[in-house]
Parts: sequence; structure tokens; C-alpha cells
Amino acid sequence: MAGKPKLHYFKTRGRMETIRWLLAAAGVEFEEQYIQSKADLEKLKKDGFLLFQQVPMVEIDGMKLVQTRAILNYIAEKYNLGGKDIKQRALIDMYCEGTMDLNEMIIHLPFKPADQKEKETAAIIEKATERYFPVYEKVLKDHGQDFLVGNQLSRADIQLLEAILATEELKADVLSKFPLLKALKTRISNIPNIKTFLQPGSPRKSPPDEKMIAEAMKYLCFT
Ligand SMILES: N[C@@H](CCC(=O)N[C@@H](CS)C(=O)NCC(=O)O)C(=O)O
Repeated sequence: MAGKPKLHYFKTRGRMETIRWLLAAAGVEFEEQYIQSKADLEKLKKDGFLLFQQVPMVEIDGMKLVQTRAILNYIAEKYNLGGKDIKQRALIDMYCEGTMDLNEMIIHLPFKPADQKEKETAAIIEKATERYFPVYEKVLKDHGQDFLVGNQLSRADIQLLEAILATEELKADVLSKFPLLKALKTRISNIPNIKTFLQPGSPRKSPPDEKMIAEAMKYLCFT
């Protein structure tokens, strides 16, 4: 039997968080190997573990997968969270690209200079509430179903919930004008595997390692 997937990333949300969420939603236990220094990252590169010299990297089913989207797609397909047919998959991809664009802005926030953080935070909240959340609210309103695609839980719902919680950390009442998203958040948060993942002490609830972020800022680059 294959061992647990092993996740290689920093002890932060970043690009790995949606991957953690998807595994958790699928009820898959995983191990985390945190990169804590430039030397740790260099070792992974030197050992030939990182195809494009970047993380996230997930060891799963005998593969060393990199590229966030490829990893998410694999897990979603494997655990039936990726849509039932080509049209559902297209919708799921489309919605997920939106949440990933929003996420990308949030991921970069800790790396912004201190005097730009307030302005950046306001810009993220504006984008979330004026560009992204209205779209998902309308999707739910128009089809009247419980989930974004195909009336069943998919990675589109999971990635959206993760992005909502991350945005709420910047501004708590960010869903005040989005009743259907609030209901979706409650519904998905109560799915047993996700509820467990959200418990204090779970990876999701681990406080960000500020020292590690400060250290990583010295050597990290993003594409
Ligand atoms: N397109 C890649 C981008 C990955 C990426 O930018 N990774 C950053 C950390 S979040 C990294 O590994 N930087 C180290 C480096 O480039 O040396 C993905 O989506 O996985």
C-alpha cells in the first residue's frame, strides 16, 4: 500500500494550503516536511527533487509532483473532487483560477514592504468583494444548488472556502454582502473531514512561523 503523501513546503499557507485542504477534504492523511532555511531548499534542488527548482512539491503515488495546479488536479481527479465530465471540469477550472488569482495576491502580502501593506490589504479586499465573491454568489443564486458545480462538493468549493477564510483574516466581515457564500462556508466547514482539519492544532490552525517568513524573504523568489 502506498504511504502517506509527503508535502514539501514552508510552514505557511502559501501555495501549499489549497493542497492541504484538498487532501483533508478527501480524508487523506499526509506528512509535512517543512523547509526551514535556504539550505533545506537548496538540498531539495541539489537532490533533483524539484523539477523547476521550486516548491510546493508533493511526493505521492511514487511521483514527485510540482506545480500547484498539476498537484491539485491530480488529487481532485483521484478523489472524485474534479467534476464528472469535461464541462464540469471546465467550470471547476474556471472558478478555481479565480480563487487562485485572489490567493496569489494574499500569498504575496507578507513579502510586501511594511509601508505598503495597508494599501495592498485594502486592494485585496476590494478585489475579493467587487470582482471575485460576486461571481460565486451569482453562480449559487442562478442555479440554486448547494455547491458551485454539479450539485456536489468539488475542489471549486474547497478552494473557494480556503480563499474566503484567508480573506476573512484580513477583514472579518468580508462576506457581509454575500449571504449564499456565508451559507456555503457553513455547509462546507461542517463536512466532517473539513471540520476536523479546521480544529485547533490542525495544520490549518498552526500560527504562521514569522521567523521563517522573515528568513525566507531573504532568498525566496516567485514566478
Ligand atoms: N508555478 C509554480 C510557482 C512556484 C513558486 O513560485 N514557488 C516558490 C515558493 S511559493 C519557490 O519555490 N521559490 C523558490 C525559488 O524560486 O528558488 C507553482 O504554482 O507551483
